[in-house]
Amino acid sequence: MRIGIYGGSFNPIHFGHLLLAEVCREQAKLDEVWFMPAAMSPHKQNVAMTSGRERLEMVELAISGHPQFRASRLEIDRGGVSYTVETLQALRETNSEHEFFLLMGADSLRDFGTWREPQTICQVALPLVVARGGEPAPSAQHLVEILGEKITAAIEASIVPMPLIELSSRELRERIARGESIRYRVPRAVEQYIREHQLYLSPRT
Ligand SMILES: Nc1ncnc2c1ncn2[C@@H]1O[C@H](COP(=O)(O)OP(=O)(O)OP(=O)(O)O)[C@@H](O)[C@H]1O
Ligand SMILES: O=C(O)c1ccc[n+]([C@@H]2O[C@H](COP(=O)([O-])O)[C@@H](O)[C@H]2O)c1
Repeated sequence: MRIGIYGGSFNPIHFGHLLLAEVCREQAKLDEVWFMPAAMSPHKQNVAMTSGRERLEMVELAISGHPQFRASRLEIDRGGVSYTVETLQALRETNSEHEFFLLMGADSLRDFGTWREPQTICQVALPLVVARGGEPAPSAQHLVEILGEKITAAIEASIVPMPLIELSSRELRERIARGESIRYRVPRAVEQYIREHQLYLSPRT
């Protein structure tokens, strides 16, 4: 099967994340997308984070009913800093029959060269990068020295177009802390979960 791995903090998951996964699934003809909430994203180590269990539960609620979307608890269970290379190597060992792709937004591609072992990552899973509507198609040329021409060209050839969805988890956390509505920005079940669990009421969570 062709499997898309979609890692993120998902703090909380929103419709931008869900649409990104859906456009990648459709365009790259993925059989499944596995959402992979990070225990701790390497670049967000100093950010106060809602518990992994709660972020995972929100992902599960958000994707419920989509037959090709799954949530993985691999990084949450591993704990510590969630290096993507470790996750992909673990997946490769236990799922040698699958072809993996790594879903990401253009902002993640920009700093991909600072990730741990980007070359090894690309050997296991080709990055599938989403280009947000209204922005020029992202270039991977800044990675050519690290990844080589072949992989760089393959990344650029598989860029996935997506309508611009002006949403970020940070903006949602700020809206909740200010007592503003997040309706129609996250799935209804996620909105209810956030309310019931009293998440993000303080601006620093
Ligand atoms: N609205 C969006 N449209 C397209 N891609 C997005 C959107 N929001 C997030 N992404 C992509 O999803 C991936 C995971 O994002 P992450 O969980 O960090 O969400 P975020 O909303 O950017 O969070 P935060 O605001 O807390 O930094 C990243 O590759 C990011 O580029
Ligand atoms: O492995 C790395 O070095 C690395 C560096 C930065 C980000 N990532 C992964 O990229 C995904 C999105 O990260 P973030 O910081 O936007 O939440 C998440 O799954 C992180 O684990 C991974």
